Amino acid sequence: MTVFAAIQMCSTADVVQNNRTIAALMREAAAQGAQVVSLPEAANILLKDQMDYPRLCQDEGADTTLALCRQLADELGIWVHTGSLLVRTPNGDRVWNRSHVISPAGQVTARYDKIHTFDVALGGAGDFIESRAVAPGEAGAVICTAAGHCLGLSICYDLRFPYLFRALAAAGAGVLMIPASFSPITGPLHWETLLRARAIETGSYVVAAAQCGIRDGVATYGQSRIISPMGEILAATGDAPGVILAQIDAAEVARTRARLPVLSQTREIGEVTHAN
Ligand SMILES: O=C(O)CNC(=O)[C@H](CS)NC(=O)CCC(=O)C(=O)O
Repeated sequence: MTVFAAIQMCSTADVVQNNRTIAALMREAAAQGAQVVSLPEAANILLKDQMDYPRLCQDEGADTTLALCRQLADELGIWVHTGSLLVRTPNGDRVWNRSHVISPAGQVTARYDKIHTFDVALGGAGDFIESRAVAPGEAGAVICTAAGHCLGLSICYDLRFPYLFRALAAAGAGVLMIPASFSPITGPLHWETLLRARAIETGSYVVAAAQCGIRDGVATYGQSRIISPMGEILAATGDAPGVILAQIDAAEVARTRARLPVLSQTREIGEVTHAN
């Protein structure tokens, strides 16, 4: 059994303030017994105008939030999943929306760059073309081992693409990490339903740390969740910053997949017949 924590926060344009919040909530999570702690998407910086990210973000090597997370992992003896940090690409014209997994020795043991950028036309504040500022990841899907569990990495809008989670689970992931900065337009109808669907259809735990609140007029949905392989809500936040924790048991993943062996019953669909 391993205690996982999800931290909900309201990141702003002020990196120093975000780092203070991360340190306080990470210490609180560790004090409550957390062994693996996840931050939300855009933990280091969240801006009103995404075109400012390339200018205001750092290269990964100079990112102070990553340095802080490495230091806290080492000091507290915990695994840290950074949710995501926005870090400048080498040519500096865009950023990567990047997750890091950090060992209790403070070493980065895995990286994942968001594959599916939030390029949508929901109308009004819901018109968004994330790829103008964020370069989609090229390396593909990533799993890694942390605290004896196999984590499958994803970020926010990736949630809508079930083939990613099926691939992660088929490759061995039993805990799906889904940090987010979800839209309040889609959140009420889609967020928890999609999180539970990803858990249920792959027989995996889901750890979903979220951004909440309003900064500079930008609203995020909150409602962090930790969900069991059967789809039960094990822990939930509301709309305010804070920490939630849940026990995660690798044997429960195996038991659920033995009861509902959907991962091993996949069929190749191939061509679809138009029957009339
Ligand atoms: O760039 C930032 O400021 C931080 N990142 C985000 O807010 C990202 C990209 S805009 N948000 C999402 O992917 C929301 C997905 C979503 O809400 C949905 O799928 O409905």
